[in-house]
Amino acid sequence: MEFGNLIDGKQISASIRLSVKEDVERLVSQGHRAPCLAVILVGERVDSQTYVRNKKKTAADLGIQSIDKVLPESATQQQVIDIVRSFNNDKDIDGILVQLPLPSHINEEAVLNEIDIAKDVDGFHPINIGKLSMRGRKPEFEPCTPKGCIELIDRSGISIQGKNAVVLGRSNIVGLPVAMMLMNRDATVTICHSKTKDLKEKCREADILVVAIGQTKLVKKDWIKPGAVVIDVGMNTDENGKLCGDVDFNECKQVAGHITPVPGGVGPMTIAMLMKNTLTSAQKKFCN
Ligand SMILES: Nc1nc2c(c(=O)[nH]1)N[C@@H](CN(C=O)c1ccc(C(=O)N[C@@H](CCC(=O)O)C(=O)O)cc1)CN2
Ligand SMILES: [Mg+2]
Repeated sequence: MEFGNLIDGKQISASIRLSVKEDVERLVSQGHRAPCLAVILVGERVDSQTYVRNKKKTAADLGIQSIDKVLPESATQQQVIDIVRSFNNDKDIDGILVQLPLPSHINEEAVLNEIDIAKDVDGFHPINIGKLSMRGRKPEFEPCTPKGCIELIDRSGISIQGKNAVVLGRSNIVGLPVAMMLMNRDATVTICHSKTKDLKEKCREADILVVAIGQTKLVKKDWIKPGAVVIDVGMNTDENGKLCGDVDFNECKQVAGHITPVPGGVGPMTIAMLMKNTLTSAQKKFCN
């Protein structure tokens, strides 16, 4: 570790995967079948193919079964929906995910609406997001990247209650749900986006800053309150073609109390949380 305030997502996700593996082994030793994840990939995007491959490999490493359905870019929305429905009806499948983004001719909302909320291990179904956003309600599953952000904060021994949390970005996958999750943990939450005025000043008020805005190294040292927790969800390429975040890590690490790197911060948590949600889905079925 290069300095004391690094939040090491590689290490934390490895320990989560290990505990999922042990829980899967326990489930199977009790006579239940292994949890099973079904993945739908439409089109030939290289990044999506890599994520799906990594999800299947991680599942196999943890003793989780996976099946996948790969469709060509030309697939119709109805074909995708028909597959989702067949997975919904298969009692041996615990989790279903549709890799995003979908090709532009397919309506993402129409497809995600079809996933059985009890198998929605990505947590993207509007009912699950709706429940996440309502007081006193609990979704079946929380989305994986936001859940990974919260887990990184918790496992670093940082308390969330009463803190000023600022979220940069309002996407359905990250910004919006992570803001709801921080609010559910009693943080005072401000959501900022491309039209927010005085962005830097807003960020400087944050005890916890979560950045998911998709702009290379936007957040600089003088945007950070000294000692703040900085969680970088960005995945961009820098001027040398290297993967980097939305936060200028080398600058901001000098003032942050805790900070995640890119790569090796939030990214590895996404798949670890997916595995955890898939296990939870099977446990709900077998252990209740
Ligand atoms: N159905 C879904 N689609 C997408 C999701 C999702 O959670 N569900 N999230 C992203 C892509 N994604 C998983 O699908 C994902 C992104 C990044 C990583 C990751 O481990 N990143 C590493 C770097 C990897 C690299 O070197 O390229 C890191 O940050 O350290 C995992 C999963 C959009 N689509
Ligand atoms: Mg990362």
